[in-house]
Amino acid sequence: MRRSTIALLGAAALLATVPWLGLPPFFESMLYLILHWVALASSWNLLSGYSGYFSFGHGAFFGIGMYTSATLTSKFDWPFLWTLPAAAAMAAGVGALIGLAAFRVHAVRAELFALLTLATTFVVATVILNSPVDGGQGVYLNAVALPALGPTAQGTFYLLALGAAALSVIAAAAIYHARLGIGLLAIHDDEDVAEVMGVPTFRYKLGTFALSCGLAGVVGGIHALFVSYVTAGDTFTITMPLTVVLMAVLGGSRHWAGPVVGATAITLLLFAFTGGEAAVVGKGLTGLILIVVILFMPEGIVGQAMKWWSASRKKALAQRSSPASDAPAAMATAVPAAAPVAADARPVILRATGVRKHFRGVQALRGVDVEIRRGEILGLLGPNGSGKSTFINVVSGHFAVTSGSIDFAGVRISHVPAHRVARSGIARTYQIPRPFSHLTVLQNVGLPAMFGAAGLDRRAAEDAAWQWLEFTGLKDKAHALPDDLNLHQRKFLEFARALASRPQVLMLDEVLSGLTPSEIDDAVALIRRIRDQGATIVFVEHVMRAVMALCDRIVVFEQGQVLAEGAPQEVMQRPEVVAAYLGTQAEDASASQAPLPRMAEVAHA
Ligand SMILES: Nc1ncnc2c1ncn2[C@@H]1O[C@H](COP(=O)(O)OP(=O)(O)OP(=O)(O)O)[C@@H](O)[C@H]1O
Repeated sequence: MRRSTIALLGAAALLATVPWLGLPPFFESMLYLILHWVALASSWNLLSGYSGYFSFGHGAFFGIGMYTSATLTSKFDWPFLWTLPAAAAMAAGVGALIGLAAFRVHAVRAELFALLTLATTFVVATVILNSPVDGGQGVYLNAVALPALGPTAQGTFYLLALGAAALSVIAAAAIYHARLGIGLLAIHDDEDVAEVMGVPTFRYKLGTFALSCGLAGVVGGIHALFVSYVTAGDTFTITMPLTVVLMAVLGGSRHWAGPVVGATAITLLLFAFTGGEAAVVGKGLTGLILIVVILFMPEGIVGQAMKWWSASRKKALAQRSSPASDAPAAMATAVPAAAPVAADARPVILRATGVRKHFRGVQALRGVDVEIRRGEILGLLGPNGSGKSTFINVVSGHFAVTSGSIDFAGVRISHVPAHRVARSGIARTYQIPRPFSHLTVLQNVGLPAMFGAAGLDRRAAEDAAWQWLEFTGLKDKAHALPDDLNLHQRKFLEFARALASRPQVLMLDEVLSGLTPSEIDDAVALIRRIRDQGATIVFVEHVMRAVMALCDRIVVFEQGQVLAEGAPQEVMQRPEVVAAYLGTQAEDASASQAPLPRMAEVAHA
């Protein structure tokens, strides 16, 4: 069990003694409300804070829990404690149904998800209000027996809220420290890249949303008995989800402790200003604090505190030596060395047959047949817009093929989700680097080590990440954020991430574009080191001297079709290839007045 979980369990056990301390009932009520909001804000944060899918429907799931407990106790005479698992199951079930629909649709992200969940609140409220569950009368719980958990009724409510808060916070902390947590944080930054690196985004979002809704249902069930009279008007308000969002944002939604801090601070503040004009002052003050925090501490209180703490430790950590200093040796275990055999004699590891990809009117790939052989560097060449990146996108699962098939190591992957393609041993880089902007360089590299073909646990993934950072020369940037890197370093970060997943096939999409000549030399040397370890590399590139220096074979694309393939020197001399290249370059050159490169120079570079 993790230290944070043990510490939280210890804290919960200590707090459980409070009802026997003989505090005035006022304090127990106040503590009940703090724990109530801690539980709600922490449960909301599981999906919405970590993955950025802001839900404004938390009130709906809280309300479902309220009505489930209220109905089962008052109309079916269930013992109250038995109704809480039912409340959780109902809320989680409805949440899962909404998630099943919403998370399948690529477009339902960000504000659309927020609106969808808000609409859910109104739908649930309308259904409940107009059904026998409420029937417009509300549900009374005056006659429901309160379980004797504490010495007093207030003590019992306090203990129930403490249990719900402990459940939510421990779940939040456990997820935060698990691979699920890093997967959700990656979804927050770039969901498509997370999926291509092996994060099962749909499953993660769905499971976390159901858990988040289920916990809200438990809190609702407890609160039903606390208020003892449940009405749709008081339950399904926009104020409740808004309050929860503000609490999590104030505390910091990217850390499990953020909602705890935010919920405690806001509840205490509102408690300090109760009644009449004081309440108005309290609300005004809360709003003002929120504005200040959002403007000056966008990461929230906990996020900002962690920033200061990590800045002070950065220097010391940068000195940390990597677990294994011999990175190329690590590479040898990562990718089995290939015997020096002729390119044509190597076995085929990936075969694309008749692959078509259409984007509405645009036919980006028009029946492409490509074979990639184990251990080779295959160059993908072609004029701009000829379909090279689209080919990488369909092989990596980023886009589904329109028709045709792709087989990798004997398994058909053309309709497999991208995270499973990554897991099976295919990694890629992006033409324009797409790092996870809120994760450190080390975390960026550790993520594919966890979710890619390597499938390491979090600690082993971090050790592996250090090795790949050393291999790519980024070790001293391990604790920096990607925004602090220059283009050269960001391109090398793309390399490190792709390598960390321990792929059998590594696809490099224009990794040299935008680099200076000496940076290109560095990158070519790095690709040589990767090749020397026997990796299979697909290399999309316009920098001819690098293509000619590195590639065993090349495939030339034109207008979404394969124009030519074979040995680089020979293919680049073919008239149709010269025509395709010189055609586009001539157009480009006449537009820019730039001199044309001579084909002979290109071929002999
Ligand atoms: N997501 C998309 N939606 C619509 N059209 C697209 C999309 N992606 C690519 N295309 C189109 O598909 C065609 C092939 O594009 P692709 O990016 O694969 O070419 P490329 O050979 O990689 O070009 P470049 O060398 O400039 O990167 C182009 O006409 C492009 O506009």
